[in-house]
Parts: sequence; C-alpha cells; structure tokens
Amino acid sequence: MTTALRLVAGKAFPRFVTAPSAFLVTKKNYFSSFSSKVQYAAQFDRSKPHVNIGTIGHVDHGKTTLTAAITKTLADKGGADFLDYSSIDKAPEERARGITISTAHVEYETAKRHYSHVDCPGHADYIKNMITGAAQMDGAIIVVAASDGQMPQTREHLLLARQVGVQKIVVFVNKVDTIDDPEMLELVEMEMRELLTQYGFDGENTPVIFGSALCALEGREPEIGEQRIMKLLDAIDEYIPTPERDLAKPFLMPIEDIFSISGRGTVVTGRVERGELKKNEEVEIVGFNKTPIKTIVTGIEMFRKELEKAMAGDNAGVLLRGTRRDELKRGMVLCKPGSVQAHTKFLASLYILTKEEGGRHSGFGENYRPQLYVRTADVTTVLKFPTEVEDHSKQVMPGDNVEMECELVHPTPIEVGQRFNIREGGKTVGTGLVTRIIE
Ligand SMILES: Nc1nc2c(ncn2[C@@H]2O[C@H](COP(=O)(O)OP(=O)(O)OP(=O)(O)O)[C@@H](O)[C@H]2O)c(=O)[nH]1
Ligand SMILES: [Mg+2]
Repeated sequence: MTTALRLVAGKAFPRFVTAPSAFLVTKKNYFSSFSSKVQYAAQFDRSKPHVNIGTIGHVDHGKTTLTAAITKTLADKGGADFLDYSSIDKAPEERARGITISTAHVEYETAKRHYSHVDCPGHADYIKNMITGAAQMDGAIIVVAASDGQMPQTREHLLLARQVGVQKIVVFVNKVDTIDDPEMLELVEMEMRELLTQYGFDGENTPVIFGSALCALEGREPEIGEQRIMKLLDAIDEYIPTPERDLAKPFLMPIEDIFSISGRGTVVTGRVERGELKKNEEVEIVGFNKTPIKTIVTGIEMFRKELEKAMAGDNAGVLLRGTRRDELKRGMVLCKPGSVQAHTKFLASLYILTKEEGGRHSGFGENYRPQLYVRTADVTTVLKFPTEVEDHSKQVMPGDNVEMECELVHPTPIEVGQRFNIREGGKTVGTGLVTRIIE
C-alpha cells in the first residue's frame, strides 16, 4: 500500500505516472512489464557467458532508476531494449493478476557477457525467494544514495546481500548530482569499504563507482550519468566471476546407496551433481570423517551397462577399489580429490515455513535441534543466533526469514550457495541457504 501510494504521489516516477490507472499499480506487478518485454530481446548473443545479477539496497536509493538507466545506456549500443517507467501502466491484465518477484527480471548484454538482472523491491519477499531457490544471484550491485550521508541502513543492505548468498558485490554510490562536497563522497566510500569488510566481503578490493542513475536515464550530464553507468558495467564484467557450468566443475556425486558385490568389491550409487568421472580415476569420499577416504574408480555402470565415464545428471553406480562397505554411509560424497571439504559450522539464511505451508505451528528459540537434509545427508544440527545478534532469547516464528549459525553433530560436505531443508518429526519446517562457512 505504501508503495502504491508513493508511486501515485509521483515521488518515485514523476514524469510517467498517469492517473487514474496508476492507482492500481503496486510494486510487485509494475515489474511484470519488464518481463513481458524481455521476450523481444531475441537478438542477444547466447554464446556469451551468462551471469545473474541484481540491484539491492535501501528503499528509494535508486535501484529501479539504475536498472532503467542501464537498459537505456546499453540500448544505445544495441545491448538491451530500453525499459522506461511508462511501461508501468501498459498491461492492465498483468497488473490485475499480480506477478511475483521471481519473474521480475531484465536482460541486457555488455561486450563481454549476457546478464539477467533482478531489481529487488521487497526485502523479505526477495530473501524468501532466494532461500527457497526461486531466484539466484552470482553477484549484486548495492545501490547507496550519496545524499543520505551517514546511511543508517547501510548495515541492513549488506546483511541483505549476505542473506541472499551473494559473494561478490559492486557498489554504486548514486545521486551524486545532489552532492557538491567531494569529501562527502570519500566518506561514503570509506564507510562502505569498512562495512563490507565487517560483513565478510572483500571491502578493500570491491569496486565503488559514483554516479547518477537519474542523469543517465534523462540523458544529461554524461560525465556522471551515462559514462558512470558504463564504468559500473565494466566493473561488473571484471569483478563478478562467470559461474562455472556444472559439467566443467570438478566431479561430485552424493552417495545414495552402497552395495557389496562379491568378488568385485563395493559399489556406491547416486546422481552425478557436477563434472565427469572416468574409469581408473582417483576419487575422495568426504563426510562423517575428519579426513577423506581416498580410492580409485575401477568401474562405472548405468542401467546395468558398463560405461567409460559418468557425467553431470547421470544416475551411476561406481565400483571402488579396496573400500569396505562399512566405511561408507549415505550422505557422504564421492568427488575429485581436494575439491570438497566437510564442515561442522556455517552461517545460513533460513526461511521457516508457516503452518499453511506445512510447517510448525509455533516458534522456536536458540539451541533448537532439527535434522538438516543436504544432498543425501541427514544430520542433526543445533541452531544458534549469530554473535552480533543482541537478544539471544528471541523466538523465531513460522514465516520468518532469519540468519542463524548451524552446528552439525558430525562433519558434512557443505558449500557456500548450497540449499538445504530442515525437518522435524518427519515434516519440513524450514529451508535454508549456506552463506558463509565458519568451521
Ligand atoms: N537526484 C537524483 N535522484 C535520483 C537518482 N536516482 C534515483 N533518484 C530518485 O530517487 C527516487 C527513488 O528511486 P527508485 O529508483 O524508485 O529507488 P528504489 O531504490 O528502486 O526504491 P525501492 O524500490 O522503493 O526500494 C526517485 O524519485 C528517483 O527519481 C539520482 O541519481 N539523482
Ligand atoms: Mg525500486
């Protein structure tokens, strides 16, 4: 409601909002016009590496203006369709339906890469989508308005970035057209770097770009407008790594089942998550133990046929040399040596299911001990609030998004970005995303 009011009041988009249809516009559905336009971008070069990014940051700092400004700047170079705010009241049926944030994306391309860009409106909604797997980001642009000086919500922005599992961030200090004092900008940069470091990002090396999204969008003052948008895009191209394709990654197969075949040895089965595996390759078995078990693959089978190799997506049986069945457990992973570590403590973003979603009817406090399901593993975890949380006696309620430290009762292969479920008494009570490894 507040959003709708803000739009109608013309504060956010003074030129384009046309009453009375704009009275129906809410934040969620006005993005739908973005996605409906995306289809026209068929001329994009699909051979370029693809990267998912997005704009995050505090209300009103200019995320949407920046998103539009990027499309405008790149449209001039043939790398995007320009999407302005006039598309807000374009599709009444979409408006009436209300389309969710997970479809609210914009596409564009630089000389180097192709991007999917999500402009994040509602913090809580967005985090829920990220945790439950409806959306993902390889990196983010955090937008900070220079005019806000002290930026009381800066911590909240960074916490948001961490909660959505982002590892690499680029900072865009927006609204520099409103600032005359260069020292003010230096201060903003210093503070951002400090806070980035404090929240576990690489504050020292994070690119910080100053500019004005509004100037770029309105095609004026190119030295702080268009040129800075190009600088931002260069920084994104350089600093946010291209995600590896599953097949190119080091081999990993979570173990589902274990059999002994007399005269031949032990076979483990599972679905290859990534990479590929050939006969006679050395592998490690990680999980439960502090040190991994090393062995050699002597055979690979699929549907009772001998294979030379297994690759991502295959359901395979792998015959292991000299490994006893009683050394192995479901939940361990078979992987390329050195590519995976088992951990016992990590930071995670959790979404706790509501009663209607089949979750708990009541809240829980610190030291709650549910079962954590990750890949094929099922391990008891103790949930604690991170140290910076002041009130450790608070309750986590169904429907909450919360950051917690998970302490596992035995070492389990875990990676940043991995999703998992937490269950209790045979039902799923929450879902989570690993954001930082602690131990
Ligand atoms: N002066 C100035 N105003 C800007 C600039 N960028 C955005 N604004 C204004 O700031 C207001 C908020 O911009 P939005 O792009 O809607 O901000 P947002 O971060 O997307 O806001 P939420 O989605 O509600 O969180 C609008 O009135 C914009 O016109 C800029 O570079 N300079
Ligand atoms: Mg916005």
